[in-house]
Amino acid sequence: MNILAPVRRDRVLAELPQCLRKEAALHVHKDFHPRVTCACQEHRTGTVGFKISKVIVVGDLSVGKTCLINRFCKDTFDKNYKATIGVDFEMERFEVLGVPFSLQLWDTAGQERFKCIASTYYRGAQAIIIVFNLNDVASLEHTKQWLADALKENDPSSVLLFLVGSKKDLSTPAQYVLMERDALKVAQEIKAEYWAVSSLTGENVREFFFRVAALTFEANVLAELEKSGVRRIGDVVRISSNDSNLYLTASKKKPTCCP
Ligand SMILES: Nc1nc2c(ncn2[C@@H]2O[C@H](COP(=O)(O)OP(=O)(O)OP(=O)(O)O)[C@@H](O)[C@H]2O)c(=O)[nH]1
Ligand SMILES: [Mg+2]
Repeated sequence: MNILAPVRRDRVLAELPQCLRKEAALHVHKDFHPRVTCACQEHRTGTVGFKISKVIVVGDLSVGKTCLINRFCKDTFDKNYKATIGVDFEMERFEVLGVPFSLQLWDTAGQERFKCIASTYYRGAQAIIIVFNLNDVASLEHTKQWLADALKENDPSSVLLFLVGSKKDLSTPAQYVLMERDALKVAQEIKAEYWAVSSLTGENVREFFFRVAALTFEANVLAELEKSGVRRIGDVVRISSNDSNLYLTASKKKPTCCP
């Protein structure tokens, strides 16, 4: 029985969504990794289609984390501030290159008094989204601390990082240019991909989450291929009582398009 909701038509990704700024991107390739495209065509994505990838959203209080998630997941915007108490989460189902893929978006509290509850949910994230307010330089300065806290519970070598400036509708173009310059510097230092969004107007919100889904999916498939590279489906397993190593594998068939 499939208890997951079906994938909405507007959550289908057939191509790799592009980054916002080439200077601060996780990668700037135009297409998905060729091994990923090939594995999807040949239905060799293993367990990726059944997995739920955890994404955590952190940042100062009132920077707009909840509004960002709500704009994407529910297409709503609330102008009244209601602090998140502890954590909350939303599930989003995508289809990437024909493969179902789910993200669990964890919305955490920015308020100091709820921080210790929220931080217990940081573990096991595949992507970390650090949000700051484009109109509040202190919230950008605090992003490094948010990242340090989130990385205490996660493997820094495998987690994908996104630095997101919020409330773009409130900046004048001149203010935005200045803030973006500083934000790009921080993004480069922490090796995060930079985005600027507005949950009020919806600017870049969909593009951003599609990019998160695509890059998380790509990383998952590559990890799955790496794992299965040790022994592929279709390998012959010979068992010999004289061998100390019982599992001697011989490849029956070469893959058709992947190295
Ligand atoms: N103008 C504008 N206001 C925004 C935007 N995003 C959020 N806000 C407002 O900013 C306030 C805080 O938004 P939230 O999304 O609740 O902030 P949060 O980061 O979740 O706050 P905590 O849960 O306390 O950590 C609310 O009054 C929102 O209406 C935006 O893109 N533009
Ligand atoms: Mg909130």
